[in-house]
Amino acid sequence: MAPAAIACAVKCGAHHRRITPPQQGHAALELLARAPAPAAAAAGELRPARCRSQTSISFARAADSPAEPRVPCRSPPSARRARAALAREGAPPAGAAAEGSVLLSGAQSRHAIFRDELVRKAFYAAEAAHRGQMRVSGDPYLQHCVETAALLAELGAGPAVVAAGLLHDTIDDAGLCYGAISDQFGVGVADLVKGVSNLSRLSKLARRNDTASRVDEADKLRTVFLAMEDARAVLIKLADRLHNMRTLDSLPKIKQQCFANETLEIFAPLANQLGILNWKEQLENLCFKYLYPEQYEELSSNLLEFYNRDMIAAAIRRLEQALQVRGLSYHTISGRHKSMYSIYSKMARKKLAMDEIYDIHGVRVILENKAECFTTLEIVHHLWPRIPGKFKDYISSPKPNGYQSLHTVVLSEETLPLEIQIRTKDMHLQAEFGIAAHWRYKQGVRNCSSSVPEMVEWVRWVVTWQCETLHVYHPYSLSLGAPPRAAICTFPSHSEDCPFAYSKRCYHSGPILVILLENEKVEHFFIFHT
Ligand SMILES: Nc1nc2c(ncn2[C@@H]2O[C@H](COP(=O)(O)OP(=O)(O)OP(=O)(O)O)[C@@H](O)[C@H]2O)c(=O)[nH]1
Ligand SMILES: Nc1ncnc2c1ncn2[C@@H]1O[C@H](COP(=O)(O)OP(=O)(O)OP(=O)(O)O)[C@@H](O)[C@H]1O
Repeated sequence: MAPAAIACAVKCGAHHRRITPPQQGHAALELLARAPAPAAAAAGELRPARCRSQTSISFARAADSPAEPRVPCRSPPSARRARAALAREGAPPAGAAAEGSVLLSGAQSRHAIFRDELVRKAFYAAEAAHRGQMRVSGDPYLQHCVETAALLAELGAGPAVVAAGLLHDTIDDAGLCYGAISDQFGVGVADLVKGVSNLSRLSKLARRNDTASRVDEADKLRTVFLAMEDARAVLIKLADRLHNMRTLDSLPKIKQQCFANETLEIFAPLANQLGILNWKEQLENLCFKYLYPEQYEELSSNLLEFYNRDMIAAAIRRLEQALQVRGLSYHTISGRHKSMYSIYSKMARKKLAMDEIYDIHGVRVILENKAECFTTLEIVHHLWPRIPGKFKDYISSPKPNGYQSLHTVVLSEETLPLEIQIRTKDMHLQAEFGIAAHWRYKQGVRNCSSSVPEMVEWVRWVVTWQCETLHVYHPYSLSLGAPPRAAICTFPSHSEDCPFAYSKRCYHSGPILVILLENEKVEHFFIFHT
């Protein structure tokens, strides 16, 4: 049965509002909390233990005393400092540690958003709140907050999300309360910080119950994650986890493996579902390194010879020229190297040796119509010798899930196999967002409510919007300007009477961008075309 938190299915953009009433998140937490917590299986949480002397802070075990309420054993001066910092307006406080300034200027040199007033103010609040706290590695705790925020900035998130990334641990670990954050940063940022805190609690409870090791439970947990909070809180939690995974070396082996297991089962698939493939691959590769160190070493040394960094770029150039000569215009040509973990999983799944994996180097061409796909296939086979038995025509014979594309494997100039996928734009949308969506293909959809894929699709759109659109059109304020060329068109699964329902009449000529008001969460959608 689907957990309570997903009963409130997302039906359509216009009706999204908050997908779950606030109490649903708590219901989900309670559901998990009720299950017994085997102390032996309990793992450490990547949080600083606040009850130690300032110089010897280390990670506390989240489940050391499962029956006890969380003791807010923060030092009163630190909480006061944090509140005082909140009251200031983005200027460095007199006592700001010198290393804090170094961290801020380092972040500013990497991402301009760290110069934003809200973000600087959040930085000083986080600095005051975490002052004196260290990670097991010996690094200042603040560094983790900055790196989490930097990951979000890299993704293109706006000031509110980056600020919330900086503050993401201040409720749990520095004694700031929701009200104080909301007074100084607004309800939007406070909700995000609280949301991350809720997700961390849920993750901790799940770890106590060893949820990640049970496939069905892990599926449900991911669903609850997506249902209970604003998608941006999930995004911040993922950034937090990615940085924690990157800095796992200082933890004992048992904890490394516990975190890697959980990340592989819960967080990497979440990143996949949200369409943040780069983070998904980084998370998986790090898990691979900690869970299967020997296989990781062996594969990485084999790949040193096999991965060819320039080959894909060269193949794309060659194909572009050939298409140009034939007067064929295309939407995009992209390429990718298959990630280490994806290669390892495919080898394990299909019981193959590395040299039997033909898609380590891949190129994808997206065109307008079927005829152009077949012409492109001819061009490809003219450019490179094909590898026999590797051509698949999923256009004439689509896969049962509707997936359509032409696949061929050719031998590149470097005498390495190169997989080329050729499809139309509509086929590509189906392969990315529809029933044949890549995340479903990779994960399979097991036992989950039919509303889940719909919800995931929605969340992906929201994340796309958050990272790409709002920041562009509303760099600092979230006031609603007149969107360029408003039109109505959205998810294929909308109910018929929904005014924002997708309609075949709506021929969009470019990416559809989804706009929603930040402070009101998912109150309104404005869909327009570029
Ligand atoms: N989004 C999506 N992509 C798919 C689907 N099926 C296949 N693909 C893509 O197509 C690639 C190759 O699929 P196939 O040609 O069927 O090959 P295979 O039999 O799985 O294995 P190899 O030929 O060894 O790669 C995969 O690596 C995916 O990138 C699908 O249902 N959805
Ligand atoms: N030939 C290709 N060209 C460009 N992108 C590709 C190609 N093949 C897959 N991709 C994309 O690369 C990303 C990573 O896919 P990954 O290599 O993990 O799996 P896959 O190749 O799609 O599936 P499988 O491992 O089952 O073969 C996905 O976004 C996928 O759509």
